[in-house]
Amino acid sequence: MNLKSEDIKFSIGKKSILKGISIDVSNREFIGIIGPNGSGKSTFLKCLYRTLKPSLGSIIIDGTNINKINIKESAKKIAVVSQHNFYDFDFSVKDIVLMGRSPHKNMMERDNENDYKIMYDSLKKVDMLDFKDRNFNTLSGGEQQRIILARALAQKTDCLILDEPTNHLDIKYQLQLMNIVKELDIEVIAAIHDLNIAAMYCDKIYVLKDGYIVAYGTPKEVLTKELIKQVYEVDAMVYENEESNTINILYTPCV
Ligand SMILES: Nc1ncnc2c1ncn2[C@@H]1O[C@H](COP(=O)(O)OP(=O)(O)OP(=O)(O)O)[C@@H](O)[C@H]1O
Repeated sequence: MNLKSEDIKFSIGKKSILKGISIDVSNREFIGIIGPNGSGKSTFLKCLYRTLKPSLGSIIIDGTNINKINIKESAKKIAVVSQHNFYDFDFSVKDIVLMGRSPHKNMMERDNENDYKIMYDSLKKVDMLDFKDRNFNTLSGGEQQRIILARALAQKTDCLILDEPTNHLDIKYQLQLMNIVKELDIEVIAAIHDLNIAAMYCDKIYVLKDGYIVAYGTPKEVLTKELIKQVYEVDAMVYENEESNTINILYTPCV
């Protein structure tokens, strides 16, 4: 699948938040969106998954402007794992994961055997099957995050958008989540704070600052100590890790 944004601008009142964001994602690439707090990562992702409407610019899925696709059709193509998940009602874990099947169903159509199988498989994948009958709101932040990933897996889409997906997760589950997503072998666009995690999993990275893309390339091309200083105002050392064919970033304490 191909997902493109062309010159996306987004303003609230007089405040300009996104100042012309263009990305082009295809070939089952894992794309990282990095940048400091407030740089516009979540706002941009919300435009991609249609929670926000850009003030200007276009979003195009497989050659079609998303304005010409209804929400249900785009939900068959793009699933989302966002940072904040709160339900006013007492949904069980099973209910939440089955919600991932709704774009594939007609109104009033009941979940069938296949939907239940997909729900169980998705829960198994995130190591949460034992929690299937629990009330979602009683889970810890990390457990909830894994259920939201299971819901996205159950949606069976060609593209996954993740907004800081490893928030709340301990290191084992951060790596587990990233591995699960990587193995899906679909287009992934993920806002990521941890630069080492971004380096390990992303094929390409877009760097946002103040609503602009200031760099784009492979982790090795982008995550240089100069860029980290310029964008995050932090001193860092960047080491090539030949064993894992990635880079490791060590931060230098501020003095
Ligand atoms: N509804 C809103 N009203 C006013 N300002 C907003 C609104 N939504 C976002 N902003 C501002 O837009 C900017 C970008 O926010 P956004 O959440 O996209 O940043 P981010 O890069 O995801 O940040 P973080 O890393 O902290 O999650 C911030 O300065 C934020 O305060």
